[in-house]
Amino acid sequence: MIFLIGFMGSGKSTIAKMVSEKTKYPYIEMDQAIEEAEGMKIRDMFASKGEQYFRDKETEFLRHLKDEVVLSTGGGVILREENRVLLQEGTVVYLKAEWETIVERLTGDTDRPLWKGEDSEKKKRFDERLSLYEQAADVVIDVDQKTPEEIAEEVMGRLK
Ligand SMILES: Nc1ncnc2c1ncn2[C@@H]1O[C@H](COP(=O)(O)OP(=O)(O)O)[C@@H](O)[C@H]1O
Ligand SMILES: O=C(O)C1=C[C@@H](OP(=O)(O)O)[C@@H](O)[C@H](O)C1
Ligand SMILES: [Mg+2]
Repeated sequence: MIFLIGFMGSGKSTIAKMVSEKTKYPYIEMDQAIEEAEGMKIRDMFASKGEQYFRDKETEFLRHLKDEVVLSTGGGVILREENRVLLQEGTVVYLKAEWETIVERLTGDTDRPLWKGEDSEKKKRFDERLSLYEQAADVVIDVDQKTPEEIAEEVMGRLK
């Protein structure tokens, strides 16, 4: 299993699809799998059931994952220790982006419930998570100023 981790906007979903094509392992989007299982958009789940409910669904999803897949995780998957342990079942690839890259990519995004509020609040969330991504990662890939194709190729090279 190949797990892509990183902050919102780091490119997990984009790169996971490309790595799936290159490896022939099926691509799974964890957010989408949870949305389908719950019959509800992540944004609505956060609003009506709360963040912890969504976090429980993330953990349940990881507990039941068995197949060889390329999984695009949600940016907050590293928050729980149990999740970080479960991720060790596969190769964890951290797509590491500078704050400026994230802002550039997510300006105007209204889909992500935790991408909201003051810049300082978002930056604080980013800073607080950095060490958790590093801790969980088997492979770290810098994604700033690279095309998706370059990043996907770099991931492939590092999987060997
Ligand atoms: N290497 C890249 N260069 C430029 N834009 C990118 C790159 N990777 C992703 N993007 C864009 O950034 C946004 C966030 O990417 P996405 O794959 O959804 O990230 P994540 O799943 O980590 O939140 C999307 O609009 C995507 O097209
Ligand atoms: O960082 C987070 O806590 C989250 C990131 C989202 O996924 P992306 O990283 O694909 O945006 C999604 O799982 C949810 O909105 C929470
Ligand atoms: Mg995504």
